[in-house]
Amino acid sequence: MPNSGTNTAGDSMTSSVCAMETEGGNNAEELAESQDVVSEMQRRCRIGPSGYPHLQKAKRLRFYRNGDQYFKGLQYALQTDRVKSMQPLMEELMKTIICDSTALPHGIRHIFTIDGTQRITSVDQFEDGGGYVCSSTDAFKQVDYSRAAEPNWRLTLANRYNRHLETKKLALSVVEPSNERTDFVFPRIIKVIRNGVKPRRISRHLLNKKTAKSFDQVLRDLTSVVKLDSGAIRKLFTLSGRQVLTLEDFFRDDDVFVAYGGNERMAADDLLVASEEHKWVAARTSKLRRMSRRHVMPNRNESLRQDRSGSVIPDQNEQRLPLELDGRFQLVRLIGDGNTAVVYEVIDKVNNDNRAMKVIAQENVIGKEHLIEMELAILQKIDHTFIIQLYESWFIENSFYLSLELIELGDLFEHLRRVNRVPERDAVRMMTCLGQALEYIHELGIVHRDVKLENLLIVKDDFGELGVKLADFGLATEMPQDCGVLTTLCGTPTYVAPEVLNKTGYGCKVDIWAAGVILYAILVGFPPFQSSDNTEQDLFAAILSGEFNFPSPSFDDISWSVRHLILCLIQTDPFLRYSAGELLRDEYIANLGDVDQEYEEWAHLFVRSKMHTGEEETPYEYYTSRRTSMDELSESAGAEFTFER
Ligand SMILES: Nc1ncnc2c1ncn2[C@@H]1O[C@H](COP(=O)(O)OP(=O)(O)OP(=O)(O)O)[C@@H](O)[C@H]1O
Repeated sequence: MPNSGTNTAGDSMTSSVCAMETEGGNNAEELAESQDVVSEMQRRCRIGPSGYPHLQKAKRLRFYRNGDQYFKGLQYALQTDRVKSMQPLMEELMKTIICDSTALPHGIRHIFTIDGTQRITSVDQFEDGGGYVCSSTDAFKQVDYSRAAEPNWRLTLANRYNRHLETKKLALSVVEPSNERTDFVFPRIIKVIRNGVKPRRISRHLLNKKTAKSFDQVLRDLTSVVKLDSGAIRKLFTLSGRQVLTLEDFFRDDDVFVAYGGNERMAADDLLVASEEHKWVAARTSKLRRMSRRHVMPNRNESLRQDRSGSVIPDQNEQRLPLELDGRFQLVRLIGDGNTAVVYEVIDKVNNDNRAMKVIAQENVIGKEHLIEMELAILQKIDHTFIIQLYESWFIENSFYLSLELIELGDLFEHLRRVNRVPERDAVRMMTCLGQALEYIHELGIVHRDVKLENLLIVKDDFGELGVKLADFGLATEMPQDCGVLTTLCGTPTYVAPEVLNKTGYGCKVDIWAAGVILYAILVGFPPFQSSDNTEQDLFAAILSGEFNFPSPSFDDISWSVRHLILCLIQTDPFLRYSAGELLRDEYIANLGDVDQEYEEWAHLFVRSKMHTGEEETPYEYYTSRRTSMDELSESAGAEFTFER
């Protein structure tokens, strides 16, 4: 990177445009130009030089696997104030997709500079923007790692952002390294059969503008996914026997391909799918954006927790509290019914106050009692205006009873069902409440992990303005003390962040992703990521691709400032994603949605530069910093995506 070394708060401030735009130019003029843009962005995003000191030391690095010419590198932000020595860094890297048992059979023991001239022995030796090679042995393998890296689809400013917005235009163009046509490319999942003894291994791979830039590049990618015994893929055939010779051949009617290396003999039988393979091949291919999406809010969401199956709901006819509580509380009505709990409105006769009583039957949490203990421990620790307050708790007759602050206006899911769309002004206030609640718990090292419409309860202030309070800490947990990351797959599908699905480790930023999904959903009445065929696989593929848009006409009357905010929240790279503090300092939120025309125009240009706005269009430039493919998903989801003999 041209500006390495002086990693200011601003360039780590992580509005993605800054990160990408500073990435390219080598000559002085271009550098000065990009720095102009960065400072303008900093000004607009209200991030001063002293802002976010914890991010100041982040060095953006790319790690490769020793000798693996097909691995495009793992982008990694090294925070030198957090990771102070090589050992924890290597341990952290081993939890990521870089750790491949073929290329790194004994894990990561050495790290080299990309040219192999130096072995890195201290984190201080890493240079911002540099590439490094992870190895199991001390023998560096000379491979053209930077060629394996994704072609540099950097965004260049054709018309630089003028400080006074003289031209009022931010034109961005895509530099494409290949001359191949790509106008036929649309997001689709292809299935590739590794030829061999049946049943054969079948991998799914996501193709879109970002992952399908040229025929050779797709072949290289597939080689690293399919892993033929004979090495690189040399030939691919459709099941109807047509050979794939151009990039466009991947986008015709067939979506199943048989892969061959150089030397195997081909047989007609190869193109016949065995019965054991059939269900993997037949799984419907999602033409993600081409299919018409149901612009509706899905049903109330079930959390991804294993303890949810077979939930027992106490007999509602009986509706009685145990004797120990019966004298003190009087049941009024059933107000909520989640996956593990039922919630009643009760009258607390001692305090002469109406409260909520959350009842969790132990049968619903067998083997997961630690989650309840954690929920109680966390609720006892926290005290915040925008978080539901816990008053007391009991464990009686195999059930947990939690006496909570009562919220009478119901949850945001029901509210949205009634109103269809929340006006921007209300949405801003709701995001402010949520942002404050998240900033508070994140500072305490707590991650909620289940932020969703159903867990935001509606409140009204003295002026009748709507806000929300965060509820249900049933999946909340504390971040590990040792600065580690969380890996448990949990959350709720519609809101789950890509890093949770990727199993590369995650932290507090998963709550911010969910906040972005919520903001999008309340403004238009449907979430940004939906499955076109109502399957979790399809939904997760959409989330991992990170591709969403602002379809017309739903978004026609939604401001560009709020769309800009959504882009900063639903950002696949957690390091680039806003923190709760940044959310609150966003110009739009800080001004309660009352921003000036100049900012709105700037936001318009920003959003337009990041994504196309039409329903059929794909925001192909947007996610240049992170490659996610179905292979990574298949690695995380195991047999759901890959059929192994
Ligand atoms: N303090 C409260 N005041 C009013 N209603 C509440 C309160 N707490 C929960 N509810 C209602 O009860 C519903 C279920 O509560 P909660 O989300 O805590 O249960 P759960 O079984 O843990 O949920 P989930 O299905 O998300 O795991 C909420 O969606 C909300 O509508």
